[in-house]
Amino acid sequence: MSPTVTPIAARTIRIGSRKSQLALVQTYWVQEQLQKAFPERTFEVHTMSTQGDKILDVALAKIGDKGLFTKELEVGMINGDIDFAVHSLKDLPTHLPEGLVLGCVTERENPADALVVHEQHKDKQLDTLPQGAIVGTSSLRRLAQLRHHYPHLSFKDVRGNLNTRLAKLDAGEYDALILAAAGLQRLNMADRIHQFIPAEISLHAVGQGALGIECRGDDAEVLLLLKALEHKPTAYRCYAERSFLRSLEGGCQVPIGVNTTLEGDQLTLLGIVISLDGQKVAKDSVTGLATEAEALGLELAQRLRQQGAQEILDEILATVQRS
Ligand SMILES: NCc1[nH]cc(CCC(=O)O)c1CC(=O)O
Repeated sequence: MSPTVTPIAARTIRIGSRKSQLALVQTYWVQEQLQKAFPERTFEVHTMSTQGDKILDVALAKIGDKGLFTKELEVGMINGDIDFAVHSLKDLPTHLPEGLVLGCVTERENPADALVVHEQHKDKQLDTLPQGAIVGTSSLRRLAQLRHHYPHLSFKDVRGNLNTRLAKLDAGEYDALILAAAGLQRLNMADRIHQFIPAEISLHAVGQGALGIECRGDDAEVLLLLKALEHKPTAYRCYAERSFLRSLEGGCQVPIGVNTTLEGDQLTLLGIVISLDGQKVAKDSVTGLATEAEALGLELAQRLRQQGAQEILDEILATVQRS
């Protein structure tokens, strides 16, 4: 018989989240999974507005991306107001503030972008949208890659949450939108997905479709709890993607796209850097051990630099700052 020990009350774990509908769905999912894995613990959700939620009238490419959707949550973790934050991994910068780490990457949904069309185009695909059709996207990555393949389409910036964007489409402001399939799926709007955009046409954003959970690097207890939600195959893929992006010093607002596949222990990372007019392209792939994910990302970045990726990125930086 072991002696009876009065347990020390376990600390309540405070989860930080943005207030957007997508952020909340994702955060409550994390809370539920953790609650199932650790029924004796208490997990509370604390919401905060981030800069990215407040500035809705300026193109994302112009505000930049240095933690636009993450900074307030990070300050909360550093101050000890919250214990960890749930992010769409693609919104989490590749350089984290001192003291914070990417503690967990969850299983990825389909990382592809999706075409959503106005009712009048319901019999069309990307290939058959008419000359001059207005395609809404706030991402330079989507813009550049689609312009490369479909120079006859027009591209127009669109901001706001998913519902706002879809309302603008339905009101006729756009003929089609390009959105992350994962966001639509998580919000139970998968029925709006008209076509998954194939990787041959447009590579997705780094980390797209996965959740990234950020926490304090010295919080061993939280790091251990989060391990219950880690999906290793997704994590390897996303580490490679993030290492590639970090090396090119691009944020989520640069025309850098990726695609990863994992077969056994072999990880293949495909990446593109493309000019805004869709004319200059640096594209290549690398394959190697998944456990060497970060090295693969660096190697691919090095290859693309040899194909002129840095010049493409420097030119874009100059254009975006000037306009
Ligand atoms: N940029 C905003 C954002 N951040 C995450 C998602 C969707 C979900 C995901 O990619 O994990 C979206 C919407 C979109 O790009 O359409």
